[in-house]
Amino acid sequence: MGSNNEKPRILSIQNLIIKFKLRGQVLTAIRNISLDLYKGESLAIVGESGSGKSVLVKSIMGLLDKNGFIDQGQILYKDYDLAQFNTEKDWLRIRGKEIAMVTQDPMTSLNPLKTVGKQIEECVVLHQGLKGKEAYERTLKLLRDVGIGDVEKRYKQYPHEFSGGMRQRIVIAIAVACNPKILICDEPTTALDVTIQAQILQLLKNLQEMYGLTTIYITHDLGVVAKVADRIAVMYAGDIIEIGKTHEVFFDGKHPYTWALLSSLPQLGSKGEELYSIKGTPPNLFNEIKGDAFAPRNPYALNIDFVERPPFFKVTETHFAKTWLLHADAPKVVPPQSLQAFFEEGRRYAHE
Ligand SMILES: Nc1ncnc2c1ncn2[C@@H]1O[C@H](COP(=O)(O)OP(=O)(O)OP(=O)(O)O)[C@@H](O)[C@H]1O
Repeated sequence: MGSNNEKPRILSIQNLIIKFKLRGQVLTAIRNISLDLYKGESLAIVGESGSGKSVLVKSIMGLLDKNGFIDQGQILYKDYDLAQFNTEKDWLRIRGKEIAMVTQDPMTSLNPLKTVGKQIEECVVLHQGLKGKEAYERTLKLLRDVGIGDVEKRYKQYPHEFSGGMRQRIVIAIAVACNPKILICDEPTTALDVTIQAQILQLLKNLQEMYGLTTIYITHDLGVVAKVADRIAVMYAGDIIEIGKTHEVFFDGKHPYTWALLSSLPQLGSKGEELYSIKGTPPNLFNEIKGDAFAPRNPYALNIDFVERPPFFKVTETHFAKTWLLHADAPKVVPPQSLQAFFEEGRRYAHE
C-alpha cells in the first residue's frame, strides 16, 4: 500500500500479524499491516510509544523477543519470505548483510575492547571480500565518509575515546561496511543533542545517496523525519493508519491521529495558538479492537468508527489513510484551526 510508481519494490510486507505471549495471555502488537518499501527511498515510520514501530522493524531482521511470533503474513525480500525464517542460520543470510540496523544507543553495538578501525575493517573483510591494505584503505574511506577526521589516528582508538555523536557515526560506518541494501535507523538521534541530531540525519541522507541505500527511519518525532524522509507511514496501535509522500502527510494529513501528531509539533506551538491536544490512552492490545482503534480518543469519530475498521481510502496515487472521514458519504470535517494555517503555509511552500 502507498504506491510509489517510479521505483521497484525492494521489500513487501503483506497482511502481517505479530503477537506476544505474556503471563498466559496473548497481545497483538501488529494488526494486519501491509507495506511496500521501494528501492532507494527513505521511509519514516512515526507513531507514539507502543504503536509497534520497533516490533515491525525487528520482525524484518529476525530480532523479535522470544515471546513474540508472526501469527500471519509474509515479509518478501528477494526470493525469501522472511516471515518463514526460524533459525539463526536463516537470518545470518540477511541480518547485517542485506538489512542492517542503527539503534539509539551506539555503545550497545560497539565492542569496547576493540579499536573502532578493527571493528569496521572486520565487516569490510567479511562482506566486501577485501584483505590487507585494501581493507585498511576502505576502512579509512568509510571513516571519512561518515565525517570523521584524522582517520589514521582515529582508526586506532577505542569507542570510549569518542563522543556520543562520533560513536553514532562509527556505528553507521560499521552498518555501511557490510554493504546492506536496506538500512533501518531506530531513533538514531534520540540520545543526541539537537545540533548533532541534525548532522547525523544529514549524514544518513548523504550516505543513502552515496551507497544507494534504502532507509527506514523509526521515530516518534514527526518534525525530525520530515527533513529526511521521502514518505511517512503513521502507526497507531499496531496498524499503519496513514501513508504518503512526506509533504502529503505533513501538509495534507487526513487521519485525525495524524492531525494530533502534527499539532504537537513545536512549529505550531510557537505561534501561541491553542494546541489540539490528544486525550486518553491507546487501546489495550490484549483486547480485540473493534472499528478504528483511535475512535475513543477521536473528537471527529463517526458512529461507524466504533463498529467497523476503516480500509485504506485513496487520497492520491501515493497517499492513503484509514479513516471513515474519507468515505464519500461522510460529513465534511476540516482539520483543527491551528493546523489549517500550517497546511496552507506548507502548500504554498510546496508550490514555490
Ligand atoms: N517482548 C514483548 N512482550 C510483550 N509485549 C511486547 C514485547 N515487545 C513489545 N511488546 C508490545 O508491543 C507493542 C509495540 O511495542 P513497540 O516497542 O514496537 O512500540 P514502539 O512504537 O516502538 O514504541 P517505542 O517508541 O517506545 O519504542 C507495545 O504494546 C509493547 O508493549
